[in-house]
Amino acid sequence: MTLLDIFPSLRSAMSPRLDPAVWPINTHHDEHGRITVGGVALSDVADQYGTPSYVIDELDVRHRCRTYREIFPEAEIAYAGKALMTRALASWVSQEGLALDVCSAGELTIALSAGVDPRRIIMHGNAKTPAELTAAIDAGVGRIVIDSYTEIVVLGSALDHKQDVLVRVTPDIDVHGHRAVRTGVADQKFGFPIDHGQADAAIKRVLDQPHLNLIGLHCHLGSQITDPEHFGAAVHRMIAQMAQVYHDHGLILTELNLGGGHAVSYGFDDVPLDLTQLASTVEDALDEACARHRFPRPKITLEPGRAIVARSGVTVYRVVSVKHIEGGRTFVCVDGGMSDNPRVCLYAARYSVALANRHPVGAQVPVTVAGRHCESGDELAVDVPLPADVRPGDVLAIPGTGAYHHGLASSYNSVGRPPIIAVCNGSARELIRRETIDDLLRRESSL
Ligand SMILES: Cc1ncc(COP(=O)(O)O)c(C=O)c1O
Ligand SMILES: N[C@@H](CCCC[NH3+])C(=O)O
Repeated sequence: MTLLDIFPSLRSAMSPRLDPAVWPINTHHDEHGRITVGGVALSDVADQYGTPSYVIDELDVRHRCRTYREIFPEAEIAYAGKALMTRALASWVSQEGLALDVCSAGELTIALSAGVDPRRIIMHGNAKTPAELTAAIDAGVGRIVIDSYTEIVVLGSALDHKQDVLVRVTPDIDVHGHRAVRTGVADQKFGFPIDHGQADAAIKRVLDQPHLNLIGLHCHLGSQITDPEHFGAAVHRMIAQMAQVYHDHGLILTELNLGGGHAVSYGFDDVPLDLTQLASTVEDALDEACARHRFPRPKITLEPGRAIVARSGVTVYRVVSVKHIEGGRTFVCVDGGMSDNPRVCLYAARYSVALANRHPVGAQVPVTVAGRHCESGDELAVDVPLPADVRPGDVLAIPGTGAYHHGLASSYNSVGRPPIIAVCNGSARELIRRETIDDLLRRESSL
């Protein structure tokens, strides 16, 4: 009998600390050294639902929604569904009082089928098709954010009643993020640039359409923004543009949607956006800009996606093989990879990895956790510490995978997409089932 058998609590004390900035709030080690989220051992999820599986902590999602509402009591918080959209997610965020931002007929349909009030839905998209615009009108969505001249014409002719709309503009603010996710600068596909009067021209066209009821402006600066000052700068530029609309057309716009893009920590030295600082920066900027332009304060909308769900999610994998390359790296190969997490390849995103099914024995060694796909770049985490005795059958967990994982997943190599398992107060339930080989075959024609 060892000390650990006599004092099982020593095991959890010995397990490596799980960074609370990255893991769901309800994450612990149990007496066997297993990681539990929402009161459920991740290795039990692996055993019951297979691997890889996405795990989402319902109470963590609800907690993030409430935090936003507490910090921004006057603002409207609209969850950006592109980060993770399922009927359960749509209903959780609605129950927490958030509005919902969708950007396709698919997301819209999921939201409606979850019972979300259409008046609290904001429809986005830089290339909404006529069918999608019709679907949004028929559903009675509260607001449509206009992003092209074509859309102005199509919407204008499809409507037989007034529809509240915003115009998406680009304030030309460079948040210095990854090239693929900088959307506030002028030279990219989203929005009408404020510069050179392009936003003015689009706004005029909207006002020429009798059924389009322009109520405000929208901007989205990009992703993983850590510095609140970028949002302060956006407020200044946007209020100046709103004052210009009043000057040109005598119309007072009452809504300013500042988009999302709030940074979260994925571990390492990532700095999350401080929401309390964001609140005071936006307040100060509104005070100054509205006073300078003698413009009435608009209602503010924020559209966080990642900051609501990224940290609520953990992906569990099973180790399939461990390979030591003489003079090279140690590869711990798992049964998922770039098909369930393409963010490493897309944005060079970095993740931490933890052994989830047992108390680790022995020293930690640096390894590369590699996926199962036919690409040498299919690596989930490079140079991360794992116990030297990690072996096939072990369960690994990668935190920070709640946003833009399920949505970006593919069935590359005909590997079905993982299920989403919600955990809450010790029980687990499947929100989305695993995509099976039968599902893939069903899409094929007969020979
Ligand atoms: C218009 C709009 N709003 C909100 C978001 C959500 O962004 P994030 O998940 O980074 O908060 C996006 C995505 O980048 C977006 O395009
Ligand atoms: N999909 C991205 C960011 C783009 C968000 C939507 N415009 C990510 O995983 O970080």
